[in-house]
Amino acid sequence: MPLKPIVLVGEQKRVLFLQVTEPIQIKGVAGSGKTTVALYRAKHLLDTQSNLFQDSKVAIFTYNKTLVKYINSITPFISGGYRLDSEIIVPRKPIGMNVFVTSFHKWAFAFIKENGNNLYGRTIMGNNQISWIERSRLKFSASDASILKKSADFFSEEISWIKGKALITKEEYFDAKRVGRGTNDRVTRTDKETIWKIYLDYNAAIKASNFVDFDDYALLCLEIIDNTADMLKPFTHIIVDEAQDLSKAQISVISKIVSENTKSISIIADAAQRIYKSGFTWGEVGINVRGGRTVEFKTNYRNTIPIAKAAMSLLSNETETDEFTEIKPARRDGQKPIIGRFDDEEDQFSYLLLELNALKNNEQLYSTVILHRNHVGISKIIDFLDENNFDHQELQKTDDIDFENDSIKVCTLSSVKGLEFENVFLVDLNDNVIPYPPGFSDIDDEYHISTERRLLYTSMTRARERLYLLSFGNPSRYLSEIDTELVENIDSGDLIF
Ligand SMILES: Nc1ncnc2c1ncn2[C@@H]1O[C@H](COP(=O)(O)OP(=O)(O)OP(=O)(O)O)[C@@H](O)[C@H]1O
Repeated sequence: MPLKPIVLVGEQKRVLFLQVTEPIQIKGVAGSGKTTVALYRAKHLLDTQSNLFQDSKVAIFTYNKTLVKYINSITPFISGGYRLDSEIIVPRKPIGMNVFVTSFHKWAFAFIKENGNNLYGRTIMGNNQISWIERSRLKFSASDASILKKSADFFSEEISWIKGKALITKEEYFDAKRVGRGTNDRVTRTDKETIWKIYLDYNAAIKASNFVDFDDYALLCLEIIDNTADMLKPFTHIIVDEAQDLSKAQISVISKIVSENTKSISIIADAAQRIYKSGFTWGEVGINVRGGRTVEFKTNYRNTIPIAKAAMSLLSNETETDEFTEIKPARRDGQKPIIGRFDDEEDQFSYLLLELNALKNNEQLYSTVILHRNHVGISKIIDFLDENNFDHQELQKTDDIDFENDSIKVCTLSSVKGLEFENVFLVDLNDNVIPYPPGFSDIDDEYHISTERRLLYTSMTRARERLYLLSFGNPSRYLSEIDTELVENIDSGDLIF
């Protein structure tokens, strides 16, 4: 069970006692205790940095709301404060702590509202946003620019990147380099001319209809902050979890809402788990976490050794690994991850049913999640669980979640980051599902293939005990990238009824 006080070791404990008057960074592999240590640091800051007159205001920011729910569920278990000279957790205050946990977007929405602009019902997203972008793309389709043949998803990603970088002028866009895009960044200057026109047109169109998109939130916050003289900083200390997936604009906002006296920002990041194509450097956002200000966690406490090894074997196919941390598995042995390659969907679900029933009969069903790459797949899984009378909860839609009961959790790969479960099933790992087809800007878009690989790696590392990678028809290319010796392979021929 993860919901327990643990004994922080070595570097983990050192983090609590790092300076509180400058930014720090915790880098670390999946399952190395980054989130856990963040909570202990929050607790420590509250205990040591508050005074008789005022409690420190500590906030934890993260990218998605499922992680907010998870953090809230484990926070009461961080029941004590650490002392420098002892391994024992000494409670100083009653269980639980007064930390504000939020996703960036939720906080930004409230902040923008407080400043007179209510965005309720005015945020375009998903397919609706894609349609707006498509309309702008079509306006330029008479031109013979070859870039216009690319999908609206491509332009959507580029627009998100422009906004995420807070680029204001065309010149800034022309000069900006895409970190991590590798050798495959084939967007030329002429292409950028066209993209910029579409960007301006899309922006003007949504603005004229009084809409914004999610990337506008950070830009609106920056506008408010930059135009408010002597703004009262709402937080004394900020901890940013999963920082690798926030944009430059979002991090800039966060750095401007922390007390000038403390400048206390604790950044938690793992480049190997970056799943959004946002990419920025700390230098760009004016945060210095070099030298002693960065602590690296190498030990993976979450996964069994076979799961950790299989996940690492997938990750070893990455080419740009400079920022990755070397991984040391700390946990015991366990069963090998299972890769299922079935003839058809029916066989895949028959196998899933067999395994879920086996877990139930062995009283091992608590803490089980079934993951899918896309939202349509989520509905299919929910139907399957309904038909077979399994209690279930959709993580993105449910507020009050018990992460450790028998009710099966269902979630997308992107929203499961930061969480952990005993049993993790990934279904439909087919090549027309992952890598996500609309995300390709070229047939051999290395950057997209790499981002989706990291997404799969992140999802695999959610499993504490058992991991199932299931596919049918044409299996995803990633399944064959995992060393076959490290997994148990099964197919339709192994199904016994
Ligand atoms: N020192 C420790 N001893 C025992 N267990 C630990 C220790 N540190 C962390 N853990 C456990 O390891 C698991 C992973 O911790 P946590 O979720 O904080 O990792 P993380 O680095 O944030 O992971 P990720 O980046 O993959 O989301 C948790 O179950 C936590 O309780």
